[in-house]
Amino acid sequence: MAETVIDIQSLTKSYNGVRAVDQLSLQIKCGEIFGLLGPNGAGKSTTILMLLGLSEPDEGTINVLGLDPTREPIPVKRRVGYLPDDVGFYEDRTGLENLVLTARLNQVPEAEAKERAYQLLENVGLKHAAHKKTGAYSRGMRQRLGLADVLIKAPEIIILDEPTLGIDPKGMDELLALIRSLSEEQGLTVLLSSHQLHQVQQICDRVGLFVRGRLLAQGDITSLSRELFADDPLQITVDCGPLNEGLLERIRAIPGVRHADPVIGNGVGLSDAYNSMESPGRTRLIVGSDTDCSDLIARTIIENDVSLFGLQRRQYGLDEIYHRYFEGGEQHDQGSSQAE
Ligand SMILES: Nc1ncnc2c1ncn2[C@@H]1O[C@H](COP(=O)(O)OP(=O)(O)OP(=O)(O)O)[C@@H](O)[C@H]1O
Repeated sequence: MAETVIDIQSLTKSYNGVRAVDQLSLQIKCGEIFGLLGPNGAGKSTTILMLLGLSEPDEGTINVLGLDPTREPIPVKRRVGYLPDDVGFYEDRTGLENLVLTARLNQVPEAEAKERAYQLLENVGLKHAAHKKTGAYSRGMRQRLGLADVLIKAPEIIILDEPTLGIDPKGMDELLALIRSLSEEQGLTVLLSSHQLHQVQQICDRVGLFVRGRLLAQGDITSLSRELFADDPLQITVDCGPLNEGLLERIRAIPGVRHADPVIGNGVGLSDAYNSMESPGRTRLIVGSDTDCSDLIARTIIENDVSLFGLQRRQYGLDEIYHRYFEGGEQHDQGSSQAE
């Protein structure tokens, strides 16, 4: 089991009485890519600043590589690379010169600095632009250079704040793939923040959904949807012939089925199903289940000599998570959806 390299317990930070980060607890393991995802203003940057010792928590504890960033910011800075959302370079110097300068500032021996800088420029796909002034770099190129700049001091953890912001979709995919491969090759732990759930989740081992300073849920996408849509992780719509109470009970007894409700027109219920004027003899059944048991449902219906006209599965996933928590996130976090 990989060791925990970032351990956050009950972290809280307020600005002018408003909680930007509210009782955040989170553990990240060595070599993991963790996505801290949330809409604007969720508290991602505030959390990152506290992890780096650049801002002091009101309450709670943080441990980064065995260090307390508030008390030991310099050793943390040495071992943790940070890419802010808008990285600054000396615009009148080349990419190579900027990297060598960062290497020097981080006590990388002079002889090694240039070699490492060249290697990193190659790794991030900027070899061709090594001698070009960074003032002429595109946003995507600056982010790549930023990644090289973060890596030049050979950190154990890299923290990237909105790394894909302002990059076109192709550039974004390339940058994310690069982060993934760098992490795999070098065993790097990566914490990245983003409000672009769809893009970023593709490279994350786990994500945490952060809304209004609170972590609503964390895990991979499958366990997230299970946690956030615990009421019905999977919905199966069945269109079949008339159902009797006995068959309905058999369907309800299938392992994984939580409920099975016939729905016809405006009415809900078995008698409505029988008496439907719109489609006589047809029943629509909505089944909520934990697992995909659609084959068993189909078999049960057919074995009972009832016609099966259609069966549709709908799994709650990324789109539902996105709509519920990112587009209308502010409204949804106030209810009972706390799923930590
Ligand atoms: N220095 C500050 N002074 C006052 N309020 C702040 C400060 N920094 C952040 N906040 C507030 O704290 C909340 C969280 O902000 P934060 O920047 O951490 O969110 P975020 O998730 O990183 O969003 P974004 O992607 O927009 O930066 C917001 O309501 C913000 O206005």
